Amino acid sequence: MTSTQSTTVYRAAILNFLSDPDIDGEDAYQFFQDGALVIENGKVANLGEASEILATLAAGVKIVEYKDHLIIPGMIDTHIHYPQVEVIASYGEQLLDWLNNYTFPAERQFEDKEYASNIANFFLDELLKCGTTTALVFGTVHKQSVEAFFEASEARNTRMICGKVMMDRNAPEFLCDTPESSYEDSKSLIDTWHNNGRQLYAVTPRFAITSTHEQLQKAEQLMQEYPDVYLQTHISENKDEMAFVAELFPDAKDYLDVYDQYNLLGKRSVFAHGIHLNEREHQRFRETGSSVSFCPTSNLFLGSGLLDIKELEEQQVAYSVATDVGGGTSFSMLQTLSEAYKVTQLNGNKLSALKSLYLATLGNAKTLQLDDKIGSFKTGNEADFAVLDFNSTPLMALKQGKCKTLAEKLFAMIILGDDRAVQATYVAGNCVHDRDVTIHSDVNINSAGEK
Ligand SMILES: O=c1[nH]c(=O)c2nc[nH]c2[nH]1
Ligand SMILES: [Zn+2]
Repeated sequence: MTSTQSTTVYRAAILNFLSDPDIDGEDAYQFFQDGALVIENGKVANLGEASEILATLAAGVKIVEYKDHLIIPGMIDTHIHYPQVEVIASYGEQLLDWLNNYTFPAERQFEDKEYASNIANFFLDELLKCGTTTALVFGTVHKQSVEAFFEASEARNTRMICGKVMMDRNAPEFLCDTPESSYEDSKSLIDTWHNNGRQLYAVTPRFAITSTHEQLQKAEQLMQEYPDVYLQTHISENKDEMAFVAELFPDAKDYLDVYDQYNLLGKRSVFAHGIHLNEREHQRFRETGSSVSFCPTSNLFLGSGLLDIKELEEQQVAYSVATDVGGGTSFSMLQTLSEAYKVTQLNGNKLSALKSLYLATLGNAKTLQLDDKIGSFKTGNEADFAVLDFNSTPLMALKQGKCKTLAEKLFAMIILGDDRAVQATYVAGNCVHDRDVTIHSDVNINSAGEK
């Protein structure tokens, strides 16, 4: 797809975050009831009141109007497994049995590049349908799974971060690599794909259980050789998992210390789950700027536990929000935020709608060190955005009609919203999903009435 070489103005209600609303209150966001977002050559050129912006436009500039819709920056998912699409909704197990009985057999299929390409395309379309434009993604142990993923992402021009799983023990032989092959494959993928267009690489040891000392040393070597790549892994999700890690690494102070011993902590290091961390681990997260990825639908589905995000805030541990498909049960960040609200309620706290949408956009971009490119409508940022529909279902329309404040409307959007609430999704200024696209012979008419 080519980038838009012209100016287009999108007119709708628009919400944009500047900082964390729990810290800066009303100064943390901009809301325009009748707003205009100006996109030039795939980048944000301006944002403001429609009446002011439209008055300054040259004649003939294209205006796309979405009545009764809300434009937000494209949502960001900081932990998801693309090969686990078909693992969603697998019954009856907690983490270790779920991996052995469902996940590993499903991941085996990705040795076949064609299979991997088909699932990568399905996966990316599913994310875009949900208004998610960037994700930090696990591949499988197979190098070709990541090649297939980046090729599919490159074709859509999406900003994606992905990595080949490193896994050389405690998994079926058909899914194991070696320290050397995992190093060579990861290195070759980094050389080809990291910073190639919008694609970025993450070194991906699956978790402490499935990597030997020698393989974790190779992960360390990669992080030293390529200091601007990401690191993604799992930590402290499940009590049986934690006991196994303690057995395998008797010299480590705790679970995080396993990764710390190989210098895998840092600002671009994202640790999924972190439900059962101790104070020393919080301190190391804080000192190194590493972040926890909160995956509420997965944590509930796999019976893993209730992450206390207020405790993370008190401990000044950075965190983001993610779906964790296929332990997670939905691709939708709206659904994920709805479950995050419920987990927070069970911990005796509250998660406001403004804070939730901040997390799904600018907050998650900050934990990925990408807020200079995505996550908000700052001038010059890449023009990834989602158009949400306040009337997406009869129930949504009825409830929205009863809401009086912006906070109430956004909260109802989160609790009742899913992929049906996403009218359209744009990537670098191009429409890549339109819920109501109707095909009349060779003419496509999108929801804004454009041909
Ligand atoms: O939720 C999870 N999904 C996984 O695939 C996985 N692997 C290790 N630990 C994991 N946790
Ligand atoms: Zn995971």
